[in-house]
Amino acid sequence: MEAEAAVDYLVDERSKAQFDIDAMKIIWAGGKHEFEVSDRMARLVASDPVFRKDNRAILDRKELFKNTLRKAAHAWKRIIELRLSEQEASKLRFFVDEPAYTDLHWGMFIPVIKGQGTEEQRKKWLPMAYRMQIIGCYAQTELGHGSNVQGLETTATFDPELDEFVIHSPTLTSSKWWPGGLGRASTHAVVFARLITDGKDHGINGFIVQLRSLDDHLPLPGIIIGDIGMKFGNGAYNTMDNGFLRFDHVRIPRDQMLMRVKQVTREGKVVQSDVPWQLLYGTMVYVRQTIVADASCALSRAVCIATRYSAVRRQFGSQNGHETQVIDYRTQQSRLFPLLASAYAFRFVGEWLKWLYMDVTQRLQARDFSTLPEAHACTAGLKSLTTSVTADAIEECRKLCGGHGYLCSSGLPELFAVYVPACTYEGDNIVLLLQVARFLMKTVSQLGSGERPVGTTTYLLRLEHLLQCPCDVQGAEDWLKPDVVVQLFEARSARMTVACAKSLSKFSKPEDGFMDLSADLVSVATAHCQLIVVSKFVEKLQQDIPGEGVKQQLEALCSIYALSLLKKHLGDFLSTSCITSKQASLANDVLRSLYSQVRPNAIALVDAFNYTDHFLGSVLGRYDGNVYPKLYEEALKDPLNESVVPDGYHEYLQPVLKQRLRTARL
Ligand SMILES: CCCCCCCCCCCCCCCCCCCCC/C=C/C(=O)SCCNC(=O)CCNC(=O)[C@H](O)C(C)(C)COP(=O)(O)OP(=O)(O)OC[C@H]1O[C@@H](n2cnc3c(N)ncnc32)[C@H](O)[C@@H]1OP(=O)(O)O
Ligand SMILES: Cc1cc2nc3c(=O)[nH]c(=O)nc-3n(C[C@H](O)[C@H](O)[C@H](O)COP(=O)(O)OP(=O)(O)OC[C@H]3O[C@@H](n4cnc5c(N)ncnc54)[C@H](O)[C@@H]3O)c2cc1C
Repeated sequence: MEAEAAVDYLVDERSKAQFDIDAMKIIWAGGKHEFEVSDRMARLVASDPVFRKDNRAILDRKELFKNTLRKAAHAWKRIIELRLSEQEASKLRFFVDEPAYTDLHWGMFIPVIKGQGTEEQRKKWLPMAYRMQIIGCYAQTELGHGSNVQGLETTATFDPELDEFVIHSPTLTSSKWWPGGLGRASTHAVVFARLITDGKDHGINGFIVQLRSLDDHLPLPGIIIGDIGMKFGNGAYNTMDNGFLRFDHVRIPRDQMLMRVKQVTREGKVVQSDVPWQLLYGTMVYVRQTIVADASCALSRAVCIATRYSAVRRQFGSQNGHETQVIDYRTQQSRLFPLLASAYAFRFVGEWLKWLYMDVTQRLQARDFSTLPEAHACTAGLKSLTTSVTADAIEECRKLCGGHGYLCSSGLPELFAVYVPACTYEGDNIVLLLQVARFLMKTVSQLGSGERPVGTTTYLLRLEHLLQCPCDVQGAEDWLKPDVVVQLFEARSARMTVACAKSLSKFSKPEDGFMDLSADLVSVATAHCQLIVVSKFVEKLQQDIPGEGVKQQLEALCSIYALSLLKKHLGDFLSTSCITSKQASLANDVLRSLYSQVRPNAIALVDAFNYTDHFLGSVLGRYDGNVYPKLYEEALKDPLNESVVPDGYHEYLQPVLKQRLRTARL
């Protein structure tokens, strides 16, 4: 009976929506074509039994990994059979929803050869990689060195006699450690190592190294290789074979050094090309950009589960003869709706960042390197901001689902375990924010010298105004004006940046200042990145947004995103005198009324993500809201319930119970 009521309840919730949900689905997907591809690939995966994933938490590591190999092979077969485009294949991978060696092959190995190889090298290696005749990974991080790329120890010493490089791991700490796909699957790697010629160290460069035989997959001579072991959570990222790798004087031909940035001639002379050396870090810029797009997916998924369940779950009170839906509690709304708003905000900033990345790539091809520093700062900062928020948000969604959120069948524990390393890989989030702060400090310091800030830092041109402008909010409704909000975020960021720059200038050595003020610098970088997200959301709303009521919903979400940030970082806004406490209190009133506006649309706003039940993998987030019978069904499937009396009863339970009986008789 109760289950039936839950099913009806979500139908009822859906009928409350005040906007055109199909139009919103297209906005979320990024266009009609994108929606069609995504929808088709989601259904394809959901209907294929090989892509089943509900058993991941109970498979042991070996079974889990073998199952991932099977899925990857099957995915590849389907991609070939159905002649899927790159866009379709990557959507298919997304819905398969399982980290695999293929991610590193397609996501890093191929891009690093494309970005850092010469024309000749691309011609030689890419066709084999595209056909998956070789499988590659990205071997940069070492046991003793991750964040500090310039500190890597692996050496690539040129031997002019044989025209070869000798790749070697001189110490334990120089062992490659972490690369995904390395542990078991890869046949090749792009290895980052110190380039040594004629006894001189020329810094870091990438080298293509074959690791395993293409006949029997055995490691080649001089190569010691394996998996680094189990990681956080059951299932989760353990489908990936993160590996270790040591080299004992392994020889490779000279032409396997990636030579777009630096070349080594036959005589052993190092020639620096005219592209900036930072292109050696280019693959990380590419992946950071994809991670930002992915953040909105992970966040929207958690929010979808928590929102649907919050509409099904009832506790206390009385609503038409039932207990109150927990989604109607203001506290639940004030925790959930900012996350819903963040999911949309990250979706739009991810779209913009993709554009920025394409733009910088085209410019680089035309030898215009001017926007590279800004692209680095934006990708680093937004990767850091969106992954930190998303990781925290997944945990918050678990708590929003109460006790049932802690069950694996809620889908949230695994989502969290898979997602949290995003705060560390592709650059630790704090290290990346310090890069943004460095960029901001440099931008401010150059203002006097006539250097014009570009792109996302253009607001610093209005520094004088931003340092003293009062906030234009007189009444509550002013908080809904996008230009008022954007200017406020600009003023906060500008004031914090200038304050930090002033503090820095008091140090005789800038490095000492950066060390001492690093916590403040991180706050400055965060403020700047939040400004970018808010302004990209506002810019999105200035575009043509078709569909009845769609724009109004997005406007409400945009205001919730900005005002909930204001509430969270009130200390920043008040201490920089950007707003008064009266204005802060008005913002809080507006937030409450925005939550009321979103409440009837909440289920439809998460339906717009168009996630299948297969992809969500959550009993709590089921589309039909039929939570309780399914929770019961899932519990019965647990291996512990396979027998009525547990294994081990006779050895370990019965003796204890018998002993208790004897003690009781005494
Ligand atoms: C089962 C299904 C099967 C399906 C089959 C088929 C499917 C097909 C579809 C495929 C889908 C693909 C999916 C793809 C997803 C990809 C998944 C990825 C998973 C992630 C795995 C993780 C990988 C990694 O972690 S790799 C290692 C990453 N490591 C780091 O990030 C290290 C971080 N450290 C650094 O970047 C540097 O050390 C840094 C920047 C911190 C410091 O650098 P520095 O040189 O020592 O010092 P600095 O003085 O600060 O900088 C000098 C100068 O350079 C500028 N700079 C720095 N970085 C950059 C940059 N990147 N670009 C441009 N400029 C940069 C910096 O600003 C300074 O400038 P100036 O101030 O002007 O001097
Ligand atoms: C799941 C996963 C997959 C990965 N895949 C790959 C891969 O495919 N290929 C690859 O090469 N690598 C990979 N990595 C490695 C990853 O890139 C590194 O772990 C990451 O760059 C962080 O470096 P670290 O581990 O050295 O952290 P550390 O730098 O040792 O960080 C430790 C702590 O020190 C702090 N810290 C460090 N430097 C500073 C500083 N300058 N100022 C202030 N605080 C600082 C950090 O904030 C952090 O709190 C992977 C890692 C994980 C977890």
